[in-house]
Amino acid sequence: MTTSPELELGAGVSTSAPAPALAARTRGLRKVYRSTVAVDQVDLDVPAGAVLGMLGPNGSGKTTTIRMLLGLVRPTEGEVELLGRRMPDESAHALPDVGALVEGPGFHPFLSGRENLRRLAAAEPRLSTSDIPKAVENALERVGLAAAAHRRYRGYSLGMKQRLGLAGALLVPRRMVVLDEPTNGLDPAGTREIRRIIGELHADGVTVLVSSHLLAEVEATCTHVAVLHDGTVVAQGELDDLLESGSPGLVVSTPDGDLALETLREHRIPGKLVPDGVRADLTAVAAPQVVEALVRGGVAVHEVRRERTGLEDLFARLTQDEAEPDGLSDVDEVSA
Ligand SMILES: Nc1ncnc2c1ncn2[C@@H]1O[C@H](COP(=O)(O)OP(=O)(O)OP(=O)(O)O)[C@@H](O)[C@H]1O
Repeated sequence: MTTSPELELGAGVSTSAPAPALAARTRGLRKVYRSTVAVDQVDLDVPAGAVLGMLGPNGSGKTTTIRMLLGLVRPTEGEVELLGRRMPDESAHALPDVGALVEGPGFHPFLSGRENLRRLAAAEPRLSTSDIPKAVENALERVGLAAAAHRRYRGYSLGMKQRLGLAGALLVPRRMVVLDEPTNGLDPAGTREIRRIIGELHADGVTVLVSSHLLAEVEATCTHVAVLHDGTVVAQGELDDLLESGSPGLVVSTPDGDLALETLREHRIPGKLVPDGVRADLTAVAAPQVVEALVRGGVAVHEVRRERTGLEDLFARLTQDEAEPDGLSDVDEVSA
């Protein structure tokens, strides 16, 4: 059991490098499993304080990238930095600041959720022995598992196992939390709780990296997105920027739809009628010019808004020819 009186629960302080602008970054990252290129030339930036959603079809390389970020898998080529530390060589410095939920952390089937968490807590360098019970109860409470904490792990549902894994990641305050498919197996209420927890972490300034298949979840919780396809990053950046860049359109609400369309045509602005007015194409013209043309043309402009693509449309466009679901048959991963 590790005791470190000078580093108590709640300190939340790194003993290592000062906070970098990027909480994590990869350059030229590549992982080859025998004949399978799982990840290829990935340059990923995870800004400090962001909630970055990692999206991609099955087998696109999300888990492999996350495992390389955490030093669980050694890259074939390329560089990984986590909280300013080079991975996997400096794992011991970076990892105490990082809470991670990745593929079941090997909980003991015959121990209760609480006992499992206590064992995990005992291995936390940040927790002194006397702090363990309180940290465990707080984490159980936070993930909504307190009532089932006395039950054996082997009787847990998939969702409960996910919650326990998440509790393990949240045992001590972290600078970064990495969640691989955290809503896997959760019911809608559990999914909402994950959203709440991510929101709380974000409000506390914690960087969150979350991989998910649930686009609506990502759209609701993330500030940034990275889209993977066939092992490469096909888009990354702020969510709002990505959604806006996907659709240069301006929707103008007006009762004078026909006049508006005629006015757009006079100004050679491509447009079409939509239910409550017109949609102007902004590929070759800026929004203020459209509004000015319409107002000068005598159109009663009630409301103007930039059209946003849904994340679902953007994702479909970026990942059109979906990768085959993977079989994970030929395992040859290397531990750090
Ligand atoms: N240990 C391994 N041994 C062999 N191949 C692997 C291993 N891990 C991953 N792969 C392969 O690497 C590719 C990327 O897999 P990865 O699990 O990173 O994708 P993913 O985006 O997380 O997929 P999913 O959404 O299905 O979890 C797949 O083709 C997969 O079969």
